[in-house]
Amino acid sequence: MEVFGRPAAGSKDRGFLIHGLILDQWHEYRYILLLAAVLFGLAVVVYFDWRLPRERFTSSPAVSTPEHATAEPGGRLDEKPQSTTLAEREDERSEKPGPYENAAMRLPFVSLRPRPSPKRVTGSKVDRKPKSESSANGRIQPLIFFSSLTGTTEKRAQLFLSELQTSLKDHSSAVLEPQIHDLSYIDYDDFYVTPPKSQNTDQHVQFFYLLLLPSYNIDTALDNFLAHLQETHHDFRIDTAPLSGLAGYSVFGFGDKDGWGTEEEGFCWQAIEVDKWMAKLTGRKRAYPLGSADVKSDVERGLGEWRDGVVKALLDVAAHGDLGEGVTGSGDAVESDEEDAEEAAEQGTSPRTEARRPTKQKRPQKNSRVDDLEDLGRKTSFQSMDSSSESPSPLPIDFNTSTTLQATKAMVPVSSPTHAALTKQGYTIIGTHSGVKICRWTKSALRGRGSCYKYSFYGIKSHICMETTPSLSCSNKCVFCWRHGTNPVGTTWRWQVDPPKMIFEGAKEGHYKKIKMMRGVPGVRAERFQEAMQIRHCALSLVGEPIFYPHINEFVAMLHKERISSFLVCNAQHPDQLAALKPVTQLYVSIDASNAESLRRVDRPLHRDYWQRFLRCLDILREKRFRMRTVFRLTLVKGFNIEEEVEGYADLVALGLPCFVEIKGVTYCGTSSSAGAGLTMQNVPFYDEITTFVEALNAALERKGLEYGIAAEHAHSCCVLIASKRFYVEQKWHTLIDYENFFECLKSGKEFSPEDYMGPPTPEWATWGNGGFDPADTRVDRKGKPKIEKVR
Ligand SMILES: Cc1cc2nc3c(=O)[nH]c(=O)nc-3n(C[C@H](O)[C@H](O)[C@H](O)COP(=O)(O)O)c2cc1C
Ligand code: SF4
Repeated sequence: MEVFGRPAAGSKDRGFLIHGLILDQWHEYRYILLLAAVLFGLAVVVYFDWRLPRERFTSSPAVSTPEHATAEPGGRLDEKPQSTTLAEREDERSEKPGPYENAAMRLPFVSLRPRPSPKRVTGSKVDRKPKSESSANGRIQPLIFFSSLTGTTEKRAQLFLSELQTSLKDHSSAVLEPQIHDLSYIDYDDFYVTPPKSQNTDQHVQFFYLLLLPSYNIDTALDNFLAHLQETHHDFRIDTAPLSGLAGYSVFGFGDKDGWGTEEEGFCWQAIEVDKWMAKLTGRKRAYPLGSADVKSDVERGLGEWRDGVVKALLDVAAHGDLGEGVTGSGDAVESDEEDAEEAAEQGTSPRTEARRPTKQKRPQKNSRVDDLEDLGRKTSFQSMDSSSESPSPLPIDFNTSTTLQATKAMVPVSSPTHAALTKQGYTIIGTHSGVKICRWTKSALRGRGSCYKYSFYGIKSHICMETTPSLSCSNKCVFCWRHGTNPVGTTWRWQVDPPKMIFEGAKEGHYKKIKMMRGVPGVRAERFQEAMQIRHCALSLVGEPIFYPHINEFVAMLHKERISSFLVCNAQHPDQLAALKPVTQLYVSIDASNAESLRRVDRPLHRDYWQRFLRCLDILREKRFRMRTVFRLTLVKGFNIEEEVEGYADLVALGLPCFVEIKGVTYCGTSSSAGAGLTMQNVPFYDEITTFVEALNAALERKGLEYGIAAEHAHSCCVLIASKRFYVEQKWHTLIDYENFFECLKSGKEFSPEDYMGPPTPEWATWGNGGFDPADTRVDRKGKPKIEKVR
């Protein structure tokens, strides 16, 4: 018999046989057996290791549940529900587990209570023991950032700053004095690419960002900010979370529930967007939930509650050196998933366009049916007007890059508050982005009470002048502009483009309609009324930036074809468009300051390279000075751009060599927006102050060897004209324009210069020292009583 291949033996050999058999078996199966033994050993180790901590855990009473945290007096972050925060409302709606439930789930043997429904997030967190002094020996630097268009958020942010200072004054060893920044003025690269560097090299300082933001469905500086956040996150050269070095951040949004009732309808949508991008850039360092308030109802309460929560979060970070676990938004898996999913959905879209408007904005808003019908009616009436237009349908154009955009929208939709506000102020909105309005001088001239300075300087009668703009949008937020909060602002043209013919016809229609309404006004002179029914001049300066409009050359050509002269005022922020501009009767650039810092304060430009743009525009103006009449318009604002700037202005004149320099005092309109921009009556210069400045500027130009002189004045509107000696002929100033010659020059198709349409001598009454009021008119005071003209 063979056993496993060996011959069978007697009983003596049986022991060997068995032994040999075992050995054979061992050799055959030793690896399997050894493996089984190791696995068993491991299982035993794991079992005992598991048993011990479990017993320790279950014996502890200290694990916080949401209920604990809420009821616990002195709970670390918050003791009461914070139902005002958007993130919480989001959670309340959601079926997903909240942060505390998640925190609990991460601890394997904590008993989970049934989830209350609807769930309320309290914003409180698991108590932590303060770290040792050495591990938390850095200090926290809170930085408040705000954005404000009409000034309310700015005021609230300032108040918030002082309240925060009060709340933190007893903790100065851990938290540094909070600082505040206007998002419109900071360099994003200093704060929103990497955290700033602390000046204090002795101590480790971590920054804590608090952002107070309104929302706007029109273009504001916040769009740039959002685009920057998004671009930074997507920039392949930068870490996707370059702000993870921050100690934390939190956002608070201001919105208006009257117009934007819910988040779906756009309530606080920009704060929501910023909060989302900050979460990505900081690697989920939301230290306190996004708060929000309706500016018409609960703003004090909402902001107060958020402030209390933020203070606790700040102190907590200061004490522990980090956000810890369980703070809403600090890294909770559910939230991260949500944001990542959104991000994934965004892949492949242009960061810029995506950041501009949330998808929510595209959803139909309240009254959308009515709006659509109104739009339809409006379109029909303009389409019929526009039958001759070569481009009847709206053209989607990116103004800066000339690339075609997919999505287009109206700049000023009929349903928008902007439309309502502008209409209320007397503007007639034409199409989707243009406006026309008759100014007070037109009314005044109709009644024989005087024209504006353009009549004294250039011979334009105000009653035959139309003031219009093909772009209600602007890229500045000048302190003296009374249209803040009503005109849209933006650096690029991203709206649908109405054809020039439609705008031209719409402007004339709107203008004549307003003139006709003057028919019954006491004092309107019949002959002037008759003359006014034929527009002779167009001031492209109403509001916004006319060269923003992509078809500005075609529009101006239409004016000229009907022998309507054109004065175009631009804000010196769009050099490419300025360079491409064809001749206008008179081309202006606004010179609102003499240096970069002052310009930033006065014009509050949206372009970050505003000064370079400004200087380029002056270069272009210099090149154009022999092809059209070029003008610097200085608007003097006391406390902003007068004091010690004379030499600087003279340098700019040397750079641009304009044909004329118009200097006028700012007009104060007493609106909350001017007040919000820090403007009061104190900032309005007296005429004496204007004339003193003009004399100083004239002397500075002379010192520089520049051939200029003070040519004319219009004391009534606080305006003085300095002119190049090119217009001083035979001992007389010739600031007036020969309009007929201008049109003939244009018709000839040949190159021509400003001298070719220089008019007769400036009337004596308009020249420097004579006041500038036409003796044929009657000067009246505010009550319409005849006024005695004071001559200096
Ligand atoms: C033209 C305009 C558009 C607005 N758009 C929105 C909006 O989309 N969502 C919102 O919640 N609030 C909107 N608001 C309300 C403002 O956010 C709110 O009035 C805020 O307090 C303005 O702050 P600020 O004046 O300090 O810039 C809008 C207000 C205006 C005048
Ligand atoms: S450039 Fe004109 S329209 Fe634009 S903000 Fe300044 S003053 Fe207003």
